[in-house]
Amino acid sequence: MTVITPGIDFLLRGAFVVIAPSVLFAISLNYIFHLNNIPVSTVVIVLLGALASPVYAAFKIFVSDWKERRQADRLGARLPPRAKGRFPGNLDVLRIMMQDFGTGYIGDGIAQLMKEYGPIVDTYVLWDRFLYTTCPEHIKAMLAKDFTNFEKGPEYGVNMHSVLGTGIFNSDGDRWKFHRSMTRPFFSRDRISHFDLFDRRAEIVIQKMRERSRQGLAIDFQDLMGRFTLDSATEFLFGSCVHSLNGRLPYPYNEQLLHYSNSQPSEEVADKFSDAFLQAQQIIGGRERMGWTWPLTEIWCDRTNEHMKVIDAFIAPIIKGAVQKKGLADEQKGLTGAATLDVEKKDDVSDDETLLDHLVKFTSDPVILKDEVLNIMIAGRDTTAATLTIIMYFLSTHPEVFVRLRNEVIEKVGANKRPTFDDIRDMKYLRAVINETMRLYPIVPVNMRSSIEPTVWPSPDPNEKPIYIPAKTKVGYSVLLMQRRKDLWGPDGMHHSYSHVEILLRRSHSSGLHPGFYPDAMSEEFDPDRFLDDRLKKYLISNSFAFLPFNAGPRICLGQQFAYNEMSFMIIRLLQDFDSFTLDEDAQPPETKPLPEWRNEVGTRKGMEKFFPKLGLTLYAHGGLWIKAKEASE
Ligand code: HEM
Repeated sequence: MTVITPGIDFLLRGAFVVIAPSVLFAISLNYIFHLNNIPVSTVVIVLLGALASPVYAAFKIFVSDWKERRQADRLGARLPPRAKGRFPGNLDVLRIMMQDFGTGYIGDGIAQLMKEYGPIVDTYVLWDRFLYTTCPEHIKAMLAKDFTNFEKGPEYGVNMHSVLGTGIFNSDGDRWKFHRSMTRPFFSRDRISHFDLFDRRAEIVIQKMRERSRQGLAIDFQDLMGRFTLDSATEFLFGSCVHSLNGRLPYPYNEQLLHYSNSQPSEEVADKFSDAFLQAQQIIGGRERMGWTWPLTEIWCDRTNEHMKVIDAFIAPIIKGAVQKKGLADEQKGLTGAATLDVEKKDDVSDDETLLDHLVKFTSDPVILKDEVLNIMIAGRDTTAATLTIIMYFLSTHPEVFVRLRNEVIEKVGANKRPTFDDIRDMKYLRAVINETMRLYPIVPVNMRSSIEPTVWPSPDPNEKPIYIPAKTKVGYSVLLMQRRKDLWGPDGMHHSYSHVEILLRRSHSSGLHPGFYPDAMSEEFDPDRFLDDRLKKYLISNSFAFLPFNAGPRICLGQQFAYNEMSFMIIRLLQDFDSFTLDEDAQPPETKPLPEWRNEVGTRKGMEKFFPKLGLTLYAHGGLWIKAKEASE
């Protein structure tokens, strides 16, 4: 059992790196002075030794910078523009970026840097190269064209390891290939049977919403969707549902006393599991943002430990059961060892098989099985729940979109019928609403890769030299900012059912500012028609890497079709049963509301938002999304 915490490990390694050059230098000096009979006091030797480490580090940085500039020159390229902060090590730049994740609006820090330096910038925090880009051509290079030259990287692996282990999400190279090829067959077919699974859970969701609606109270839709996707995922992955939908749902903060106190931690297994799952993801998400300094916040313990114990306690017996079941089945067939793998058609997946049933055909190693199942749960659960939540946010704040979508549901599926895969494929407006939500709020808003060998990327400004990317460079890419770029998505309002002037008036009305304050048209308006009218061809089809909510290339999301099906199914069911949704801002805990000063930024998403988008490992609505639903009269 390991007793060294991430913090202690970091300090020990750091101490070695910092102290070793100083000690070596001091010993050498002492020896040289002694050899030449030069009398020097120990204090001077110690001081000179202490200076050795920073001087050596500065020299190393200088030499590597110089080499890289020369290499860039030789290739007719340039290094990416570097942010010039006011504090040493660009600590003020770091502060701006961290503010985003605490009290700020998502992406603001990077956007601010990009306004000054352009769509690719080196933040150079603590003298460490860390680029950010929002250029489709750079992202395309990392994810597709030059895929083998970019990896998630060892640093990402260490940050995530205590939760993700070495599962598909957290592996590179051959290990990733092994995970991907083992898991892919499970997702590659039309698994119509999932619709049964969605239907059973959707029924409970609707019943819960009806109950709340009859009490005249708001419901936290994000919490509800978290339960819906947790129950669906646990049944789909392990064949063992946690039944979180049967647990106690939270009441609006201003109604709690009448019902029960939300502050009491629930003892239900599902709630404990769900909470541990959330906390563990929040912690590793935070590590990722803090960069290499995160171990300093975990000096006394690995903060994920207690949460992983809860998760393991739930998953371990399920995995053990699946391995035993497979062993028994093999025994009955008289198969042992490698023979089992030869005889089985591993790529064949029967309709009633869970992911775990499928994986035990490849391995009985409980660690690999746990990592894989947990990775897929993390990849698939909160992503879908949060996207559904933000779709609901847009439906409850855009009645014209709601009405149009509901008409499509009633026309294509009917008021009661269970939707089929063919129905969903036919519903163009539904797909446009989902896509437009994911354009404005991709659930993985920022991601990263690390270069292996040096490479050259095109310059965003064709009049400038291309950009040299040295080996081992970390590159963050913000899909959220890219998907809002006006040059890639066109201005708002031009094709909208409102005239441009009406939009300006609506904005000025909500902000209290004169329309003239609105500086320019932006691609920040929620407008599903972007995915239907001539803008689709003009902007998206001609530049498909401008829309990447599911990533692209060989590591594209494995669950993309599953997610579209699950989200479409849920939305259709909801729109069949309810004929209006409204955002209940009074039910929102006050400390989780968008900050009043955001409203000064008229015409931007930040200025118009009525929920607080925040980033854990993925994006979510801070404090939940409280809505009131009205039952349909039919
Ligand atoms: C709206 C819902 C979803 C969104 C927006 C989404 C988005 C993404 C993104 C951006 C990635 C790339 C991450 C990276 O490479 O760093 C990814 C990977 C992945 N997703 Fe999804 N996802 C969603 C739902 C799902 C679902 C439902 C499942 C499975 C049930 C799933 C399974 C996976 C897996 C296994 C990977 C890793 C692929 C690999 O590395 O080869 N996702 N997803």
